[in-house]
Amino acid sequence: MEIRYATNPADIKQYDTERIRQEFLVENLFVEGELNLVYSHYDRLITGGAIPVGKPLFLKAGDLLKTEYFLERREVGIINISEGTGKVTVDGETYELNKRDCLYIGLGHQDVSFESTDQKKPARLYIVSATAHKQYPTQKLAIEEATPNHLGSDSKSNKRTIYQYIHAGGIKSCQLMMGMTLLAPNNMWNTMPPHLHDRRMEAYLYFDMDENSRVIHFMGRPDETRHIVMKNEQVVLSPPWSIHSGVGTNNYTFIWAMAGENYTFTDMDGVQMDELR
Ligand SMILES: O=C[C@H](O)[C@@H](O)CC(=O)C(=O)O
Ligand SMILES: [Zn+2]
Repeated sequence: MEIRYATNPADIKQYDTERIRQEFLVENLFVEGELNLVYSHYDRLITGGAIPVGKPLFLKAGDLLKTEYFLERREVGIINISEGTGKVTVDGETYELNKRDCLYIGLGHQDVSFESTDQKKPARLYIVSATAHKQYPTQKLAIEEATPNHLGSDSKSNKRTIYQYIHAGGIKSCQLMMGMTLLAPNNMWNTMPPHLHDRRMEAYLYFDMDENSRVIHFMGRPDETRHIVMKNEQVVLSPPWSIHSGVGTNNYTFIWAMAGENYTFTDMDGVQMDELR
């Protein structure tokens, strides 16, 4: 499991492109036949990708957590981003995930494994885990069952639908919040004007992009912004002090996930356009 440490916002002023990418961009989570995890010191959020082919992949604590099993002191949310169906088995019970379906698994489950239904069209499972203090029920939510929230407009090129899966009004968890934002055709911007929530960190996974599409993701303090050029199926870690907004060269979808203080999705401090530098 790779480790990412946290950054003091005063230090990012000195970072060049390469350093920014090393600290905040996760490039290679999704590899066929592998389960890859990255451990961030921002609220100890773990992001991961699994593409099971031929044999099942197992969610393990590894050397880093120093616990008997992965969910001993954690909870996890999983969303399938592939057209190929995935199967997640939790202590003997199997859940099928079609594209955009979400599964939450609560603290205390010992055996979690991932499989693909069709080995020629494998599932691509995005995994986000936060620390947890009590068990909430394991629950699947298909995209059709998630709460859609329509935002933006064509004139601002940001017409999009936010689907909330894991949050106070949906699947309950200790601290993990997770959902997906789909942009309407020909709309390219997300989260502009941007916002901050110093109480929580956030991670974005951009996907549904072709090989030559890019998202230019904006981060940093509002008066000291930086950008990261991102490809399909890459994750960006957003520190609590950072804006998190993006514009695509083509259409894209993204999954957002948050952890930290409070459990209030609407707790966001809007940034005025005049504040941006
Ligand atoms: O704190 C909340 C997150 O940044 C996202 O929910 C924002 C988002 O999906 C969007 O504006 O499209
Ligand atoms: Zn946010």
